Amino acid sequence: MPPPRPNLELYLVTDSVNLPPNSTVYSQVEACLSAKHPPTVIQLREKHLSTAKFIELARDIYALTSKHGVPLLINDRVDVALAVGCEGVHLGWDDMVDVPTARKLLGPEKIIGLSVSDHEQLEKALEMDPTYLGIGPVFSTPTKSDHNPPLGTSGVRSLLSAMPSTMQAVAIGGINHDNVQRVLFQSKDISGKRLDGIAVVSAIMASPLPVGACNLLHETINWPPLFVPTDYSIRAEDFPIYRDNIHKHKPLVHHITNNVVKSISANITLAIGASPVMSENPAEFADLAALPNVGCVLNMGTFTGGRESLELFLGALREHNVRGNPVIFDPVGAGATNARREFAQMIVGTGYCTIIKGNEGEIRSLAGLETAKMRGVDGAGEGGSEELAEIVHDLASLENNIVLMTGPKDYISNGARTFCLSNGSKYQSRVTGIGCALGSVIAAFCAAAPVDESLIGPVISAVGMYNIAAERAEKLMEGSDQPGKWATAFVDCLATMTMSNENLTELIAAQEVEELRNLEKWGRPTGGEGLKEGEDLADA
Ligand SMILES: Cc1ncc(COP(=O)(O)OP(=O)(O)O)c(N)n1
Ligand SMILES: Cc1ncsc1CCOP(=O)(O)O
Repeated sequence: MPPPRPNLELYLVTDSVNLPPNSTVYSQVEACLSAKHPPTVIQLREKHLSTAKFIELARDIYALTSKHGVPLLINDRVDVALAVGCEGVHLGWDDMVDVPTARKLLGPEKIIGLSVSDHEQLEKALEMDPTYLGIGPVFSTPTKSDHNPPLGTSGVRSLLSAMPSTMQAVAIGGINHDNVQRVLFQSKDISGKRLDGIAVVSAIMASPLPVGACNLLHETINWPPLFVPTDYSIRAEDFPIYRDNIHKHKPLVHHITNNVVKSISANITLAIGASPVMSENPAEFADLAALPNVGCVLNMGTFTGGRESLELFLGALREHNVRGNPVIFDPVGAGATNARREFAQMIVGTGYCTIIKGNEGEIRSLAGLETAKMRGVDGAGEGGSEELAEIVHDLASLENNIVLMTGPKDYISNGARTFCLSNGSKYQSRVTGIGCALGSVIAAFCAAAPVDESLIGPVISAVGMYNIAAERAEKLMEGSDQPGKWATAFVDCLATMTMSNENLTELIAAQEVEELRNLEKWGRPTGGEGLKEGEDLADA
């Protein structure tokens, strides 16, 4: 009989090195097992005990785990697992025994896990048919000093994509309560293959409150659905439907945004028929995130820096990630100063930003590319269109999200498909807050969209409608140069357009950047005929 498929959701690997004061491996495991949501698997990992002491500890721990029905695996040591009679082992590549030998020694019913850190190991691992794979390290971690280079979430995704759908896998390395959602979201691949769980050492073993750590991790992991677009089809005819969903669902947009743009962002959110809430009170983040049809805007334009301000952003990001709400991150000025770049990277590197929106300098900075000298927080505006499309594509592909680069043309990619939008008005860069408030409109469109669809359609519709409203307001200026008047007209045009039955499909000037080095146009450049109804954009 093959081994049972273990529940790998919350996989605890023990560690006797970084325990909190007055605790032992035994007391930490005992506490975890008393949690409302205990670990679903426990691996006993001891690097420095004699065989006799290892067996003694393993027997004690096995007495606990078997009482709670949680499988116990032994790290590296098949002999210890045999002596104790527990559920199995976890093996690495330098261990005394390989998977086929362990299988012979342990028999067909025991669980045998195997570590993989790259594609070469994965290929060999699959030939050996282990019960599950431990993929890692995802991030660099002090817990394992001899670890392989970190894979990042895109590396985990790449390995998951190369696995048969039946092979179970957990990720390990540097995972904690703050980043677990990012790991789960970003590692899911286009076919829907996702991790079966996460394995942690220090997030539980080093915690003075192991019960709370287990419960919190369980709650964070267990919020379905962990939405990552798996369907990249975009139908032009759906553009007006995304707009109409705003009236239907009246989304709420939770803003943590900069002081300069709060008022205009709230007014524009209201103009399109959504509700703004500007809350920087962490005590209400969980309640806000739990409401239906909620999106979140995180805009770091006037961030104050320091742990407290980072915690504010990360706290909101975590609560919205837990609920699977769309989060749009605007890394304002990320290319301008080191403090801003580091802050932006901490946010993107910790939680899952469903959409990253920025000007050229900001997106370049997040992509780790050179930025031209920037004064203030405006974009550098240095790149050619092919290069910009490629930057946006590559960042979206790395982050497994949607990236929007705003500018004279807007580039939008989900890592699979990249679009260039050409609507807009020169006034958009002349009135403060208009760029930032686009984030509110995108958040509203995404929050109102069906949860199981790719968000690239709603994002294109939001950007397209916003820019068409800007063009219309400019026309109303009749050649006079009046940015203040334009701003008022723009809000009015947005309100009218959201409430009308107009077919946005005809108006949005989108083209797909199919081949990054050969900007092949399709759809319609500005002033052309528009996308045909009923057509997937790719067919146009
Ligand atoms: C679940 C899980 N995945 C990976 C590992 C790492 O195992 P290994 O490569 O053998 O390294 P050590 O744990 O022996 O340092 C693991 N232990 N558990
Ligand atoms: C055992 C192991 N294998 C790869 S990383 C790692 C340690 C993970 O520890 P932590 O969860 O504390 O980062």
